Amino acid sequence: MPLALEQLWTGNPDSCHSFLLEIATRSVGTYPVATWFTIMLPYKYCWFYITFMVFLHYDLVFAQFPRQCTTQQALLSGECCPGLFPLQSPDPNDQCGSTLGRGQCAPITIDSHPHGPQYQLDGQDDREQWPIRYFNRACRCNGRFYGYNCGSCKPGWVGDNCDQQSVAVRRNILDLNQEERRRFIEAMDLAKNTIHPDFVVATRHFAEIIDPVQNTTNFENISIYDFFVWTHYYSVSKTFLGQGQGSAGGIDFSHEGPAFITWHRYHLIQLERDIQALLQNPSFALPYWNFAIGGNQCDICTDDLMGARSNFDSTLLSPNSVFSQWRVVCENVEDYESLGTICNNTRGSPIRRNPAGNTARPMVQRLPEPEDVALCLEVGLFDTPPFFSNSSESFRNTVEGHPSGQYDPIVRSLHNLAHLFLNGTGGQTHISPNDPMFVLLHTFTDAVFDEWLRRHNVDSSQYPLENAPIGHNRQYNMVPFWPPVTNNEMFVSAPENLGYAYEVQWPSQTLSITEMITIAVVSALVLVAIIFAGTSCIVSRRRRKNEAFQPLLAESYPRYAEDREENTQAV
Ligand SMILES: O=C1C=c2cc(C(=O)O)[nH]c2=CC1=O
Ligand SMILES: [Cu+2]
Repeated sequence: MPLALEQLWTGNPDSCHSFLLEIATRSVGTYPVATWFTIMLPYKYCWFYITFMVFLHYDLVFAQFPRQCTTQQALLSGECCPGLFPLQSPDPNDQCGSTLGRGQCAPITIDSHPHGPQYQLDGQDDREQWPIRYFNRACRCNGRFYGYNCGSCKPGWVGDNCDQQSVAVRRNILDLNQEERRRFIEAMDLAKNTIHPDFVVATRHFAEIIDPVQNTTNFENISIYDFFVWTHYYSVSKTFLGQGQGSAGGIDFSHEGPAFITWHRYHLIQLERDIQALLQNPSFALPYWNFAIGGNQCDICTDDLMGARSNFDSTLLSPNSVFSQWRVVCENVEDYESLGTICNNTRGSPIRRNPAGNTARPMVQRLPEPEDVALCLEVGLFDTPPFFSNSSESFRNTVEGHPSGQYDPIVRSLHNLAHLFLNGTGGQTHISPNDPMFVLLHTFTDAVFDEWLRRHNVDSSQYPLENAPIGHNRQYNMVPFWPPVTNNEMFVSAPENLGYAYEVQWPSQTLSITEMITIAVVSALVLVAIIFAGTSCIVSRRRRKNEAFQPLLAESYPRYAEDREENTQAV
């Protein structure tokens, strides 16, 4: 719901106070002290207080773009280059921290290579050549500075000057102790209930982003976790064809192509960094769920982790889990598609999860096996033409969940199978991140990718430059992230380049059938050779032994008998 700005213009202290209360309620996690002050504030001082709040957090009142860039003026200028004033720079004209040498406003580079044949509606979709429909200039940060206004540091660097290294260690959630589990769940819940301090989301397509009648723009505040859900929804939503004409598929900026890996990698980094900033703890790390354990049990669906099954409704979460209180965003996909709207911050139903409960699809009632991971890690090529869900001998397609590249609408493995196993909110692409299992499922998928990079020692030339589905080419800016970030930038080893590392015990490598046959044949040959050598040895030793008891010359035998006779007589 948009903030009731009209309340302010009445000049009535009551209205002013309720306006402030609305802001405070939405930002209770981000600005707890401000919330407390608001509640305690005598009405007559409301206007002094609002001036103070705007000065402190001037970005709070104005609005997946930085709040400062969602004014009509910014949209019409095509420039999104916010400055660091007043919190970090004393200069009100600062753009991108240029007054402190952190960055400058520069043209955005876009990918101009051809895309694959899946999408044929070029010119229709706001997300093409992202983010050029909205902005053509953004902050370009120097050195290790980073962010929409160059006010933060590149992943892996911290400190006022971004000169201290920091690596967050992502661990198996089952290896966390009780206190670590509690802290992780608390952090997730805080992210679910805290308004994103920097970003807002568009609730209309570009053609309607400015409302000329109301003289406003169509953006909304959203919580940090719901922002994470919204970005996934926006990346997979269909192309709107116009009022009354519905929407068209053939487009997915984050699945069924090479960007599946790089897109979800940045998606997780964004959430991890947002939570690090929220907690003011740069070592906060998202854990992972090793879903490749086979069987039909969800080992982390317990109340101290991701929530047990409810006793009252087997498709809901137990009331003892905080996640049973979470409400889903972006669930009215049919409405968005027919009305030409975009998901907003409205929350609806609770999370549904019914692991292994899909009797209609027995294939998805079992989790992937450890061998599936071991085999996947052995695939030598990152991706293969047509860089889609039917690519064969492709590491990306294998880990995404189309085994051996034989596209089959029924068969799923690894990542896709883990989603479908959840059998509820987490199994439906438009809303899946609403279930926090999504985070842990994807950190594990990302861990497999990082291990694959390490084992195969690849460079970015393995990532397709062109002819991948739209949004999936190497130099494409991933939709809808801001500041613009290419697939290429995520195709690097995490510990050295992205500020996080995984602690994982990988299943031992399995042998291929050819390798097993070769080993069996060689072993059999070696065994035969040993037996032959051993037998020859025994035979020749026996022969030598026998020879030792035989007379050296045939005629000496009577002489030997004579000698024995002589010796006997002597005795
Ligand atoms: O959220 C997702 C849900 C998915 C379901 C499938 C499938 O293979 O049917 N794949 C999915 C990917 C997701 O990201
Ligand atoms: Cu997924």
